[in-house]
Formats: sequence, structure tokens, C-alpha cells
Amino acid sequence: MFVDQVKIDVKAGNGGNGMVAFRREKYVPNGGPAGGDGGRGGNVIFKVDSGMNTLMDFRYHRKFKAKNGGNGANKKMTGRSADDLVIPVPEGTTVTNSDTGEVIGDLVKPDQELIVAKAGRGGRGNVHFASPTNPAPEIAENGEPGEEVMLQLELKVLADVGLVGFPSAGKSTLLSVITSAKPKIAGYHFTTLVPNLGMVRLDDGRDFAVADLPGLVEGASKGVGLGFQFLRHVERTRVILHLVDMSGTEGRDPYDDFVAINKELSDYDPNILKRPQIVVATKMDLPDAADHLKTFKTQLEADYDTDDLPTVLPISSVTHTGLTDLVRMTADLLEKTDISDLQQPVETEKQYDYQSQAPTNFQIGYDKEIASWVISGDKIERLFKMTDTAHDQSMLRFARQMRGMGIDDALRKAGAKDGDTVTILDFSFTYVE
Ligand SMILES: Nc1nc2c(ncn2[C@@H]2O[C@H](COP(=O)(O)OP(=O)(O)OP(=O)(O)O)[C@@H](O)[C@H]2O)c(=O)[nH]1
Ligand SMILES: [Mg+2]
Repeated sequence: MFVDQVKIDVKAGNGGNGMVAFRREKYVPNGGPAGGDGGRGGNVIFKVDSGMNTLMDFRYHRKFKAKNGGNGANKKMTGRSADDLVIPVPEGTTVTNSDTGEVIGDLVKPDQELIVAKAGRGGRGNVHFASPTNPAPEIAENGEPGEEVMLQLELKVLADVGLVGFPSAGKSTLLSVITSAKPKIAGYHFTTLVPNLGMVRLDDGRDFAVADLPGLVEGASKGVGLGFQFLRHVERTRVILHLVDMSGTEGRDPYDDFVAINKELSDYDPNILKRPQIVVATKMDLPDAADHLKTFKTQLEADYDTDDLPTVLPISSVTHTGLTDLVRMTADLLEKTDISDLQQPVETEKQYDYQSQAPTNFQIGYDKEIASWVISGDKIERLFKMTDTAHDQSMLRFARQMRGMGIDDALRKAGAKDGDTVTILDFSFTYVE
């Protein structure tokens, strides 16, 4: 279960102002009041759209403003009421006022609507203020301002497809080319610290949610590297795309990687290997990839019965080769996959208090395998049982905390340089001076 979260700003329309005006008739120097009322502003309304599955669209559009009502006019004319601004949200969205923490509502039914910011009423024109003592009032009301509020939207998402593979296999890059997600991509291992989520939309209207998971390494099922706490996400996905880097860089053998990752998956939970898996041969644009793929397939055929032989699909996220086939095959496979065993209850999220859990004893070393400075220590491990919602903010907070604890001093003494990646057992961040 992923928690998709986003903060947005909504502003309802102001009411139009009431008008001060008088009838003008021939031979009547000062007619009665004739200023009309202002029109109502537009409400901001959330409406469930069953076609939406994530809050991804809000990442690129965070400010919403409904139109203001028109001002009243003479001849008792009321100003135009503004249309409501209706914003589609996915089913299951929880809306909270981000300043007060008050839950405004849960949108759980198809087409359900919720007013999240109330429009301002129009002001009354001077026609309403005439009285026997003041038959020609020079007063009118201003329109009420529309409500403005900062909202926190939250959606729990079950990913359909999990991208697994060795660090730097190209998982985030693949996500970035098949969805609109913009994950961090870099040429060093453990770039991805927390899962990224994206939605794939096919031309034929089908769609599915893809989770790009932190890379796995040997021993992941026992807590090595970053992968352990994310392996449970793999348990929940219906289809696994197992990415294998075919470039052979760093002298890696693609088949060894493939076997090692599958071993970690099955050590974590033997059932995971029963999930349909497509082997995605990545970086096929690179020079030796074709040769490596050939060897890989030969080894695969030697190890598997013909009936169980996994499908291998060569792709390149750089040249976009094979992506259409991959997406279509994945959608087909999802349609055929039973999910009844995956509907598990939502886990409650654990909150950790970074302040009070200061690591005491730790060791620092350089790990060639993951090419980064590694800090380990039992207290830190406890510190790093993070939740799904661990976002950049908590990373930053953490990094600051670590500095306070003198870990950056210790790292510098150990020879770490500005820009080095620091891995803290199952977590890492980029070390900045
Ligand atoms: N030539 C080529 N390079 C690629 C391709 N896909 C990814 N890369 C490169 O491989 C490196 C690692 O890519 P990422 O997408 O960050 O890998 P990842 O699997 O998400 O890595 P982690 O998050 O560390 O587990 C980056 O330098 C990418 O530019 C590809 O199709 N062709
Ligand atoms: Mg990544």
C-alpha cells in the first residue's frame, strides 16, 4: 500500500458587490433605488472520478481558483453567479485541512461530491436598503470573500505492477518513460530510496499503477541494502517486472543478477515467485547488450522447463524500444491475474520520533558492492524502520539530525567526500557539505 499525498491550495470565488443605483426616468429627478445584488462566487467542489487512480495529476497543478460572482448593476439587475469549479479526484481520497488537521471529508463513492471551499455570497444592492426614512439609500453590500484553504489530499494506492531488480538496472528510468512520474534517476546505486508510483495509460483505455522500488541486492531479504522494508510491496503487486541490466557494466553478469534477485524474493516469501513475472532486459541500446541477452536466454532455457520459461522482453528506455510491447503485455497479464489473495487490510502506519532515537554506536565503512559509505549500528537500524510515507522531507530532517549527531564529521574523517552517497543500513542519502 502506498500513500499518495499532495498539498493543494483552493480558493472559492468572491461574491459580486451590490450596486448603488437609482431609477432614471424622464421628469423624475431622483427615482427610487435600483442597484442590483452581486452574484454568488463559484464553490470549489471535489467530485469522484472513477477513472482516476492516483493523485499524480495534482503534482503539476496545485492551485485552483473558482471564478468570482459578477457585480450587481442598475435597473435591479443581479450580477452573474459564477460556475462552481469541479475538480475530479480519485475514489478513496481523504481531504484534510492542512493548517488545522481537520478532516473535511472522505470521498469513497462514485460521483460523490464534496464542497471544499465555500463561495462568497453576493452583496445586496441598494434596493434592499430603502426605508421610509431613507428612500434613496446610498449604501450597498460588498460581496463576501470566497473561502481559501490549503488542503492535504491522501490516497492509499495498491500498485498493480512492481519493478524489481538490482540497483541501477533502470527501474526509475523505465517508470519515467512509461508514466508521467518524474523519479530521480542517476548512475549510482540506491538512487531510489522510497518507492515511486506512476500510472500507465494505454491507448485502448486500460491503465495500471506501477511501483518503482528501491534496488535489491544479495541479502536484501535479511535486511542488506535498502530493499527489505519494500519487499512487502512486492508481495502486494499482481505482476512483477524483473529488470535485468544487459549492458554488463561493472563486470556484472546479467544471469547472476537475475538468479540472485529471485532468490531474495523467494527467501522473503516463497509465494512471490508464483506471481507472474516478465523479465525485462534493459539498456539494449548499449553495445554488448545483444550478446549478453543471447547468453542470458541460453542459461534461462537450460534452467527452466519449457512450460515455466519466463518471458524475456528486451527494451531500451533511451531509444524507447520495446516499451509499447511491454506495456501491452503487462496489461494483458494483469487481466489474467487473480488478485483475491492480495486484498489485505490496510496496515496502520508507524510513526518514528527521530529526535528521541539518537543512534549511539555505529560503524562506518566503504562498501564496494554498493559503492557508498555505509553506516551501521543497531540503534540506527531501529531509527530506519521507516513508513511508506517517508518522503524527501523526512529524509532532509533525518540528514540534519545526523549532522547534529556528528555523523557527518565521522564520515569526513573516514574519507567521505561531498557528493558521496551514504547508506545507512537500509537507507541512504546524498552527502552534501
Ligand atoms: N543506455 C541506457 N542507460 C539507461 C537505460 N535505462 C537506464 N539507464 C541508465 O542507468 C542508470 C541507472 O538508472 P536508474 O533508472 O536510476 O536505475 P534504478 O534501477 O532505478 O536504480 P536504483 O534506484 O539505484 O535501484 C542511469 O544512469 C540511467 O541513465 C537505458 O535503457 N539505456
Ligand atoms: Mg531508481
